[in-house]
Formats: sequence, C-alpha cells, structure tokens
Amino acid sequence: MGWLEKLQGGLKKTRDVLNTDVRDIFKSGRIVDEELLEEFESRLIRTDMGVIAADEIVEEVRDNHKGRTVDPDAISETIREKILSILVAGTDVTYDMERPLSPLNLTETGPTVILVSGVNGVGKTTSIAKLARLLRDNDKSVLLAAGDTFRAAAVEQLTMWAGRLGCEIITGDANVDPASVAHRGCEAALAKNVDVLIIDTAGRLQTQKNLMDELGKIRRVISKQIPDGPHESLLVIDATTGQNGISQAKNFSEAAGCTGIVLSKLDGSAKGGVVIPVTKEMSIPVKYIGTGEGVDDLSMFNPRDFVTALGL
Ligand SMILES: Nc1nc2c(ncn2[C@@H]2O[C@H](COP(=O)(O)OP(=O)(O)OP(=O)(O)O)[C@@H](O)[C@H]2O)c(=O)[nH]1
Repeated sequence: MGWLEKLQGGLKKTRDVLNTDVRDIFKSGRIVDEELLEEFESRLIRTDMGVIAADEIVEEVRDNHKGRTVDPDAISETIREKILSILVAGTDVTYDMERPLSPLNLTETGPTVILVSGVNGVGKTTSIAKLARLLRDNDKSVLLAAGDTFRAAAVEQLTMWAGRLGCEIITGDANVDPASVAHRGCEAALAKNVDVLIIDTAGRLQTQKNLMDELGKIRRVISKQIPDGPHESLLVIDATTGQNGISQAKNFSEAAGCTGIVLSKLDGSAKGGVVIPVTKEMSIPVKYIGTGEGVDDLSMFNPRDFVTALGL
C-alpha cells in the first residue's frame, strides 16, 4: 500500500462524513439557507476536525453560497480551500515535496538540535529512527541522545536503531537526569561537528507537572551550550488518540515549546482528521506523518495531499 492510500485510511472517519453525510445534504436543487447550514454544521462536528474549525468552514460556506442554489462541486471546493488555509495558517513551514527536509528548521552551520517529546508509547523512538534515516539519506550526519533514561528498554531500542542506521549515540545510566544526557549530547555534537543531534525523552502524560517541567529544564540545558537550540521541538502525537491530541499539544507546547508535530500511526487509525484542530487551535504545524512500524514509514506532511486524501 502506498502512503497516500495509508493516509486515506487514516482519514477514514472525516473522509466518510464529508463524502456521504455532508454530500447528502448538499444535493442539487436545494437553496443554501440557515436550516441547511445548521444541518451541515451538526454533521461536520461528527468528524475529527473539532468545533472551532467546523464553525469556520460553515462560515465560509455561508459567506460564499448563502441564498444560492446548491452547487455541490463549488461547495466542495470552498470546503477544500478553507481546510487548506487552516492547515497552512499561522505557520511559515515550507512543504517542498522535492526536499523532504524542507519542513525542518536546519541551521547552516553547527549542530541543529531536535528535541522529541510526547506521551508514553506514541512512537517517539520509532519516529526518531525514521527521522534519522531521512536525515542520513539526505547527507546529514546524525547523533542520537537517549534521553529516555526512565525506561531501559527505550535506551536499548534507540541503541539498536543507531547501530542499524550507522549513527553514534549518547546514552546515560538508568534513571540519570535526562538533562545530563542532553548536556552530553550537545557537547558531543559540538565536538564531533555533526549536522543534527536528535534527543529522545521519556514518555510522559501532559498532566504530570514535574515531568513537564523537566522538559523545560532539558531545553535550558541545550540552549546554554547551543544558544539557538533546540531548533526544533517535535511533539509526536498518536493519530489513534484523536481529539486527545489537542490537549497533549497544548500542554507540551507550553513545556517544550513545540515547533512541529509528527503524527504517528496514521496507518492504524481512522482519526487523522485531528490534524485540522491541532493546527487550527495550536498553530503548530504537522511536519511528518508516520504510516507504519518500518524505518521508511515516514512521509513529509503535505497539506494538498491531505485534502486530496479527504476526497475533496
Ligand atoms: N502502525 C504503526 N506503529 C507505529 C508507528 N510508529 C510507532 N509505532 C509502534 O508503536 C509502538 C511504540 O513505539 P515507540 O517508538 O516505542 O514509542 P515511544 O513513544 O518511544 O514509547 P515510550 O518510550 O514508552 O514512551 C511500537 O510498537 C512501534 O513499532 C506508526 O507510524 N505506525
């Protein structure tokens, strides 16, 4: 299965509502009036896009079509353009399909530091391996820092990936302060002059205040050695968690200053529509999507492919 088919699968819930329930109400011959717009709204909020985005889409259809006879294609186009504008609004990310690293803020000189965080089991370690592979494939040298000192298996997992990918890795003893691993990672990245340092962190719940504060500490340790770092703070969100991703994004964004989202497990989910409220409500752009457990199963997010996958 190609990644676009996987993306379509991952958007099944939102796609189905748009292509059946919503299409049903926009039948030719009806007039776009308030009653129809209300029906439209109640159907839209059954998708994963959230109330705020749904309201904006209804508003756009109202502005452009109210009082006119329904033109299903023109309405689809309005919905498509509105979703596209939500996905790119508030962010200045470049999505150049020819350059898979284009969404990342990579520095010209000196190590780029990428901090990766997220709740337990969302796919942080796997996403780091995938990202390291992508960076290596694009001629960047990569150093990994196993900052998940809480779970020995996580260090082993990352060490295994480092071996397979041919990257160096910095590890710390079990339960050592993760900020110290980040510190040593920065030191090594500077000494070895690597292009990119990726720092893994232990999974944590967005409600665990002390652990969220720890992310702030890791950030401070990084910026002491590499003043602009971390240059990217990627939050991994598991697409199967749907709307819960928004509350994760809010809390992690405060603690870790997120600059981008990796939406993992789109292949095993039907709830990928959560990309819309996350970008709408948080202005944090989705940069990559995970579509499988393999090291190649990472694709650059592309808003145009996303709306196409929605069937719009
Ligand atoms: N289907 C699918 N599985 C994935 C994807 N990304 C990760 N996984 C799987 O999700 C599980 C958890 O992945 P990890 O990378 O260990 O997650 P983590 O966030 O590092 O876990 P903790 O360190 O415990 O917080 C593993 O079984 C991965 O193979 C994906 O895009 N698709």
